[in-house]
Amino acid sequence: MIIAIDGPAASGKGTLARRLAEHLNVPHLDTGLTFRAVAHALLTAGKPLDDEALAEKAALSLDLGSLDRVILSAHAIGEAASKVAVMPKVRSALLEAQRLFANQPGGAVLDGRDIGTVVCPDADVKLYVTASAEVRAKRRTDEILGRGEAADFDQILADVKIRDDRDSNRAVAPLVPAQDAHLLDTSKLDIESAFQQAVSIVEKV
Ligand SMILES: Nc1ncnc2c1ncn2[C@@H]1O[C@H](COP(=O)(O)OP(=O)(O)O)[C@@H](O)[C@H]1O
Ligand SMILES: Nc1ccn([C@@H]2O[C@H](COP(=O)(O)OP(=O)(O)O)[C@@H](O)[C@H]2O)c(=O)n1
Repeated sequence: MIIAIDGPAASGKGTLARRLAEHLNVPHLDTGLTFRAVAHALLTAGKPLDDEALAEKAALSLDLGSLDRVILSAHAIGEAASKVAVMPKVRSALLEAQRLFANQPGGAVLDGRDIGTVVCPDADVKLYVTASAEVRAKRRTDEILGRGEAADFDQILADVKIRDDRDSNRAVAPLVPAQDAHLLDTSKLDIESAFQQAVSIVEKV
């Protein structure tokens, strides 16, 4: 079974994807990490983020098995990732690896922005996870503070809105719910309630 989970920044899609994958005993790929890894490779090499040929090279040499969530989850890398994610050559370089992961025997759970629309248009279940920008910014702020790092709610809210806008308005694979996606607004749901709702959707398939 392939489960596709999409949604904007800090909506809770990764948390839900991890829990569902564990519940179903199938592998999980956080595709956001693949874009983050491309941006991180460029930043650490001191390269610009707007050179599509360089970014494509970084995407082609990515190893899905060595994505370091701790390093890649830095707030600034999310911003940088959304800049390389507008580039068609970066997206097509990553698409092949993402599809291979999705189509492994036994199925998989993938989360991102374009899983239900582009990566796995034939997924068995599609979820579009969302929450208000304020709720998402609060969650991201708390997450960063919880790591012992500094975080300013107003700045994070502004960043989240800029990223939503960039992700939703790009020409290739924009953030948009698939027509057959189940919408899950987690603004008023805690992690457990969101998980239970997702499980009940999956169990109906
Ligand atoms: N339903 C929820 N209620 C409260 N906090 C949540 C909920 N879902 C996720 N979180 C928390 O919000 C933060 C962002 O969640 P995450 O799953 O990383 O979002 P995304 O993958 O969409 O960016 C994490 O700290 C996570 O623990
Ligand atoms: N399938 C995907 C996943 C992420 N991305 C891009 O990568 C960025 C980082 O994604 P992420 O899922 O790690 O970000 P968060 O939602 O965790 O903050 C997004 O803002 C998108 O620009 C994408 O374009 N397509």
